Amino acid sequence: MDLFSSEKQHLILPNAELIYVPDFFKIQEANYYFNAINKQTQWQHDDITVFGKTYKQPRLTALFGDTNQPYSYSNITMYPKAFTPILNVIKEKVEDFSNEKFNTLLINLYRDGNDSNGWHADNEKELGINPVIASISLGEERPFQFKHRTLKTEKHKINLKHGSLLLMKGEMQHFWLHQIAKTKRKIQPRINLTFRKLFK
Ligand SMILES: O=C(O)CCC(=O)C(=O)O
Ligand SMILES: [Fe+2]
Repeated sequence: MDLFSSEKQHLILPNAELIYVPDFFKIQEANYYFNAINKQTQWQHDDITVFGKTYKQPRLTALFGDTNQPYSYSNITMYPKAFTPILNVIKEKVEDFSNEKFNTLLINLYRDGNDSNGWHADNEKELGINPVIASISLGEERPFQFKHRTLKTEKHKINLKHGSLLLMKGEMQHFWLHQIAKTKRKIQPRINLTFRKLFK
């Protein structure tokens, strides 16, 4: 099911609150950010270990932060680089809109339909109790699927368009899982920026 039209949407679900802004950036600005970030970023391709087996993560990543505090998830520890001027501009726009402050940015590069991000929640301890996570999408539109852990009818999808902003709020990271699934379609790369606040 597609939950949203082209207007800004505020969605209150059981144990979650989402705000989706399809046209957060105009196309020209979004194109500029996509190209600049794609070129300027030193992408990492980390190994992940699942049930004792080690694989390459199915996407490239990069971490930026205000401090050198490392961020760990799925048996990966990442060490942040300093925010670049462009990333700072985007961070400030996201902070102004959301009325939140972020100190960490995880960037994902989905090179094609083979790249993905499996079912998970962003529930690391350092994110605090009910983290607000701000997610910017650039490039190819990909479906963001999310499902409640126990309410089996609560399963939704938003097609995250080029230049959009999605805010995940409330208890979402406790009660829901989200993913970007693989697709057999021939598609272009997508860059996703997730701004987070890490507590020391
Ligand atoms: O690519 C996306 O839209 C989601 C990324 C994500 O869930 C994450 O990095 O934790
Ligand atoms: Fe996530």
